[in-house]
Formats: sequence, C-alpha cells, structure tokens
Amino acid sequence: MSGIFKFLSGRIRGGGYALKGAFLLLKTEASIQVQVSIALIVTFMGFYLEISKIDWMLQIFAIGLVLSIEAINTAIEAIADFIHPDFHNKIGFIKDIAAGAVFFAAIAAFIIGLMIYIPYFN
Ligand SMILES: Nc1ncnc2c1ncn2[C@@H]1O[C@H](COP(=O)(O)OP(=O)(O)OP(=O)(O)O)[C@@H](O)[C@H]1O
Repeated sequence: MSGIFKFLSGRIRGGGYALKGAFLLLKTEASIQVQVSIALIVTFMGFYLEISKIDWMLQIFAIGLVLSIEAINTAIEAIADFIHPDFHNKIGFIKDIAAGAVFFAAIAAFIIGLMIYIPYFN
C-alpha cells in the first residue's frame, strides 16, 4: 500500500514540476508567447468557423507539436549556454539544429492550418 502511495505522490509531484515548467516557459520565452497567441487565434477561428472534429484533432496536434518542440529547443539552448557560455562553433551548430527542429514543426503546422482554413475563404 505504501508503495502505491509513494508511486502516486511521486507522479503528482512530477506533474507539478511539469506545470511549473509550462508556466516558466509562458512567462519567460517570447517565442512561446507568440506561439501561444497564434494557438489562441486559431482556436477562436476553429470555434467561429465550426471546423470538423478531424480538423480540431489536427489543429490541437499541430499546436501541441510546435509548443513541445519549442520547449525542448529552449531547454537545449539553456543547457548549451550553461555548459559553454562563450562563443563556440559547436554550440552554434547545436543551437541551429535545435532551431531547425522547430522550423520543421512550424512548417507542418502552417500547412495543416492552410489545409483547414483555405476552404472557408474560397
Ligand atoms: N555560444 C554560441 N556560440 C556560437 N553561436 C551561437 C552561440 N549562441 C548563439 N549562437 C548562434 O546564435 C543563434 C541564436 O542563438 P540564441 O541562443 O540567441 O537563440 P534564439 O533563437 O535567439 O533563442 P531565444 O530567442 O529563444 O533566446 C544560434 O542558433 C547560433 O547560430
């Protein structure tokens, strides 16, 4: 019984740290703030234009994908700055490829957005 209690309290504590991380990202990261603003705009558009269930699923997935990868990119940048605060080509390379991951997710989300909303404006 105490094993289950320990397991559950550990998971709840882990969830608390994750929530704290999400708030920290929102409070400190300009790129996350911009992406959340875009997410709110498309969510409003989704309700206004009454998009289908499949479109909602794709839109929510795209939003989650971009925010998650941006968060991981932010963590990679923070680790890079922590382990090597000075200029170094390898740090530049690491940051560039982490930013490249955000680019792939953002392009995919943009295309999903076009495919959902272009039909409503034709
Ligand atoms: N220490 C460094 N050594 C070499 N190049 C770096 C270094 N720091 C940053 N760069 C270069 O500058 C780019 C931007 O880095 P930076 O850490 O400012 O990220 P950013 O995209 O501006 O992120 P954010 O706006 O979220 O802080 C990197 O992709 C990299 O090319």
